[in-house]
Amino acid sequence: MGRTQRQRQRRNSQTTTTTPPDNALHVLYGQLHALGWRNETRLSALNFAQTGRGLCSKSKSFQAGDELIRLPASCLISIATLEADEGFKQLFNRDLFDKDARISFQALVACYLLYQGHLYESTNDSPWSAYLDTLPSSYTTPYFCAINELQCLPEALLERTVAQNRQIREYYQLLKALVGEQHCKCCGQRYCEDIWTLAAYKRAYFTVNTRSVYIDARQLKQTKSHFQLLINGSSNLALAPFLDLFNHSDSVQTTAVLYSKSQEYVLTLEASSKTVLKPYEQLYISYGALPNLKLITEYGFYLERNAHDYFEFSLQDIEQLIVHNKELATQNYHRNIFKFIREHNLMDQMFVHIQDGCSHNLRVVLHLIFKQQAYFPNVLNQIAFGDVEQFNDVQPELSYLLTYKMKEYQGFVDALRRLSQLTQSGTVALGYLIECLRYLRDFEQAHS
Ligand SMILES: C[S@@+](CC[C@H](N)C(=O)[O-])C[C@H]1O[C@@H](n2cnc3c(N)ncnc32)[C@H](O)[C@@H]1O
Repeated sequence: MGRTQRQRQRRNSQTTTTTPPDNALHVLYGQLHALGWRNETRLSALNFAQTGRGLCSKSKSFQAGDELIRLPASCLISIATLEADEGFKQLFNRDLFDKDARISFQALVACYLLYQGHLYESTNDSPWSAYLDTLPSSYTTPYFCAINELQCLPEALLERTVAQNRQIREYYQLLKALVGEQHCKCCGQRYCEDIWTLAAYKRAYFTVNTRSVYIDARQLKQTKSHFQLLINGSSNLALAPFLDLFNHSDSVQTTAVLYSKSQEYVLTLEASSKTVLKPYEQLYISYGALPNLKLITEYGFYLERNAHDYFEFSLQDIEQLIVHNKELATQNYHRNIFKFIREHNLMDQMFVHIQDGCSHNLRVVLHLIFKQQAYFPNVLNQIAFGDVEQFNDVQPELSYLLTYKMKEYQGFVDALRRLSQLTQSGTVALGYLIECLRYLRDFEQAHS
């Protein structure tokens, strides 16, 4: 395919769909085969009604204990890949590395994707061209919501989105300072100014966020350490072409191991709610025991009736409840109580869980605020860390809190529905809020 045709195809895919064309996968297949992948489990990509693109085997059945995929480490984009890429390394002058201005490995891999993407565009000569063609052109995390949609989202989503934005911009500035002034040898443009735009960097960052897998990087055969002083934290992640087409399910358990001897990355199905997965059934992996808030903010989707879900409250939620509830608003609340709660981090882990009920910290906090008069720290200490039976008296306040939260979330749902159109991120966020409402209603029914 020529460059113009490729660009046209990419433009079309951006306006109509986030799923790249099928032939990109065939080319990827060929490239991975050349790198030694044998596809022993006969995996194929298909579009599934529930999840969009995912993986199945057209000929093989699976059960617990079976291997799902075995990919040579040479197929991964890992720290070893970056360390072996002389062109990429040349962009980073080690003399400019500053121990107080490091970046995460995820941020560097995002930069590598941009580097390879530009090579592909300008010279048609990237070893990762087929992989780049299989990547979605957009992501559905709330981060990519339009401004009028963001205004309809709860604080819990917004605060994570704002933190992501701060982090991404910080890394982009650091990369710009390190690399930005340099010119591309092929086209003469400057990297961070003309080639790596902030918008492209944001997309690349979420490519890594939504698709990378955990690897134990110590198992990789790798000798050079050009980037060691630039990276903070570990390099224990990689992009895994084709393997990254597995969708997530809360009803399977999987393990991933990088074997140092064979240099193969192997995913195994450890447990599944179905005894046998037949040919053409979608094969899922587990991204972890993740609640919906994490799934939507990091991966851009949520699961209905997610087995790992819970609903978290903040201290501000309780403060807002007091302001809005006529009965509670008439009482006095000593500021020492809120200070005590904050100092002892009792506001962490305040959640409700359908099966397990109200979390211990939420009970303690409701009890301290609403159920007794003490406000001297030593007395609060005795109560908070005393007999747990005493915290069972907070049912009315918990009901108020649930009702307040449901009303608030219903308001967000209505506001999103009133918008004339929604982006894909907005649509996913709306579905997520509706799922939160269902969860809270079910909780109330089960525990009232
Ligand atoms: C590693 S990729 C999986 C393959 C992806 N569906 C694709 O076509 O490229 C992770 C992304 O897939 C989607 N995804 C994963 N599991 C999902 C699920 N159970 N339901 C809906 N979307 C899911 C989310 O968009 C997520 O960010």
